[in-house]
Amino acid sequence: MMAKTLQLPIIDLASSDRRSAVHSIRQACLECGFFYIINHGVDEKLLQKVLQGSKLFFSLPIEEKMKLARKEHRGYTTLYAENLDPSSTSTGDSKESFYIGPLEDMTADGQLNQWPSEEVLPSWRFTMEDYYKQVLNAGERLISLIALALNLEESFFYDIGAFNPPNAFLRLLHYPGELGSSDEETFGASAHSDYGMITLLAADGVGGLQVCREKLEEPRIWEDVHYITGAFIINIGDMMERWTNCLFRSTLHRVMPTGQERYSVAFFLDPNPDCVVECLKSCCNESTPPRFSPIRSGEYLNERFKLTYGA
Ligand SMILES: O=C(O)CCC(=O)C(=O)O
Ligand SMILES: [Fe+2]
Repeated sequence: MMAKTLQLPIIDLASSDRRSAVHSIRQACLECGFFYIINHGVDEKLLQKVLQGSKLFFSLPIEEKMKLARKEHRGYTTLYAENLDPSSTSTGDSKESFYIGPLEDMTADGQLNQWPSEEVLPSWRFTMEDYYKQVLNAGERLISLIALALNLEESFFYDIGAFNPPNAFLRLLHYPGELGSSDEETFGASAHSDYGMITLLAADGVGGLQVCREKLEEPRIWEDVHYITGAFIINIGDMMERWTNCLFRSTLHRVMPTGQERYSVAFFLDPNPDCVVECLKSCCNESTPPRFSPIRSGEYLNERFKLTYGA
C-alpha cells in the first residue's frame, strides 16, 4: 500500500517576521513534531561535500572502517549493529553509521573523536568539523525560536546551562539499499523517536523516511516525509517532549528500504549531560501536573543507549 505524503510546514530561519515563524514552530511542534527549516545558513556545497565524504568513507574496506569501530559513542557502527525498536525481534537495522561528537571533547590521550587518516581520506576531518560547526549554529538559532514558542525567554536554554557546552552528535548514515531476501521484515531504521532535544536531518534525496503521528494508536499509520533540496528536516526528541510535559511531540519515525542506496546526515542537538530536564513552568498547571520527574540529561541518554545497543 502506498503511504500518504505528509505536508509539513516550512519555517524560514532568516524571516524578518519572527513572530510568525515562532507561531508556525509552535503549531508544528504541537501537531506533529516534524517540520522543515530553510535559510538556515548551512552552506549547500558543504553539505554536498559531506555526503560525498560519507560515500567515500563507507566505501572503504571493512578492515579500514573497523579501525575506527565505535568507542565512547564515536566512530563506526556496522550493519545490523543497532535495533532502534527494542520491542521488535528483527536482526537489526540495515544501515551503517559514523558518529562524531563534540569537537572539543578531550581525554588524557587526546580527542575522543576518531578520524580516518589524512592519507586515506584527505581533508575529511576538516569537512566534517566545518559542517558540525555550521549545523550547530543553525540548531542554536532554532532553539532560541523554540524557547519563544514555549513562551520562555529566548535565552532560556542557555540560561539553564543546556549549551554550556551542548552535547551534539553528527551521524553519517548509509543504507545499502539491497532488499533482504528473507521473510523477516528488515528496516533501514526501525521505528523510534529520537532521544534528545532536536534533530536536524539532511539527506541525499532518496526516499524512505516515514513518520507515524499517533504512536499509541493501532494499527500504526505511516506517512512519507519528502526531501526538499536545501531544507533540513527537524524533529523534536524525547527530552524536549519531557521538558514540555508532552505538549511538544516527539514523533515515531523509521526508514524503509526502497531498493535504492541512501545517504543521510543527522545532527542530534542535546543538552549538556549535567543539565536537568524538568517540566517547564509554561507547560504545567493544576489540571496538568508534571508527568515526569526531573532527570539529568546524561543519565537519561545512558539509559536509552543501553536499550538500543543491548549493552
Ligand atoms: O536517515 C534518516 O533519514 C533518519 C535517521 C534517523 O532517524 C536517526 O538516525 O535517528
Ligand atoms: Fe531518528
